[in-house]
Amino acid sequence: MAIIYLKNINKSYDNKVVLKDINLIINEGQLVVLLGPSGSGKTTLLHGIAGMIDFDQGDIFFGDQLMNHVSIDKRNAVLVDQNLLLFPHMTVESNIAFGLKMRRVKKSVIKQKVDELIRLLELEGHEKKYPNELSGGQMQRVAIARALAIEPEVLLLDEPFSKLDIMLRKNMQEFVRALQKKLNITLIMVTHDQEEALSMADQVALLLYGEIKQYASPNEIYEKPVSKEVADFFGVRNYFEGKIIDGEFHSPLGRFSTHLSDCEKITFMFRPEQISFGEKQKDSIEGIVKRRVYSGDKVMYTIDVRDFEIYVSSFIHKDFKVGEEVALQANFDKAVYFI
Ligand SMILES: Nc1ncnc2c1ncn2[C@@H]1O[C@H](COP(=O)(O)OP(=O)(O)OP(=O)(O)O)[C@@H](O)[C@H]1O
Repeated sequence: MAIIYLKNINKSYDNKVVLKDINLIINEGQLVVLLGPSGSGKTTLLHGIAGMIDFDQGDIFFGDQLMNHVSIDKRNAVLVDQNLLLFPHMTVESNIAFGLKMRRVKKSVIKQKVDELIRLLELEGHEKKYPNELSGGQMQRVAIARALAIEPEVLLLDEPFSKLDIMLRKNMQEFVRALQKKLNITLIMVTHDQEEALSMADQVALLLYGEIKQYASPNEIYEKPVSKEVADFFGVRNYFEGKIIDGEFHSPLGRFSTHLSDCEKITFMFRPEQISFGEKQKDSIEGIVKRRVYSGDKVMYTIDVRDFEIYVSSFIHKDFKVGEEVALQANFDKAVYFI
């Protein structure tokens, strides 16, 4: 069931379009990531869902209820952002209980709920501590516990892990993902980190310049980008242009067999890991290693092929030196293409 439905949303600031014709359906119990570079409108969209700002045009529904003019406290969507804003003079317990106290919930019920959240967010032993006595990851979990205490329909997270170091970040990503599935809560998260988005989301909405360019599962958005600009965002660096005549792709790099029908203009797309080193043969592309960048688990090579540069990433057991002649293999029948 759709829990949030955004219909033709538009928003400008000072005559600058920040969100353009946004249409998005978020189903109950899903983890949806709004992904995009800095300034693409992610936070503006999230703030609009939370009720912190009004959109200029369009409708926002929670279920079948129109929320356009429903105030922030009546939306049942809670936002946790990177600033956390825990109350410094309150203990962990009191921070988590805050929203329930404000709603005048009975003391015994508050205690039960807080105990449950302490267990769930693995904060046992920290109940009486103040925020300045906690680590970044613990603070993060207290902020999420506080948000969950009022049992929101939707949890909104804005770059929640951006201030954490890499190891803690990975732990929190896994933790939040598992928690979301356990509680079956609808979660919308903003990030600019593609790895974070792909590893956590059920659905990814890629925002570029205020527009949703693709809304799909992590697998689909990575494997089957609908356009070059989506592919570019996920790091595609090899595009081969040409035409197809009688089952052969003709390009400046040579001719390659393909199952596709004749066409005047086609662009094949290859990620660096989709091209491999091999022996010289009929369909191979021959070139010379121009650059070699080592990054721990793999090496990124730039190969000079006539006037082109081809990027190939390879595990380190295949080690080539700058200046060495190499032969590359690319499977055009498995590649994504744009016509
Ligand atoms: N209150 C505001 N007044 C004027 N311009 C704003 C306001 N809020 C956001 N903007 C502009 O809207 C655009 C989108 O901002 P937004 O914060 O939504 O992007 P973002 O994708 O979340 O970026 P980041 O990842 O850097 O936070 C930016 O150009 C920003 O300068």
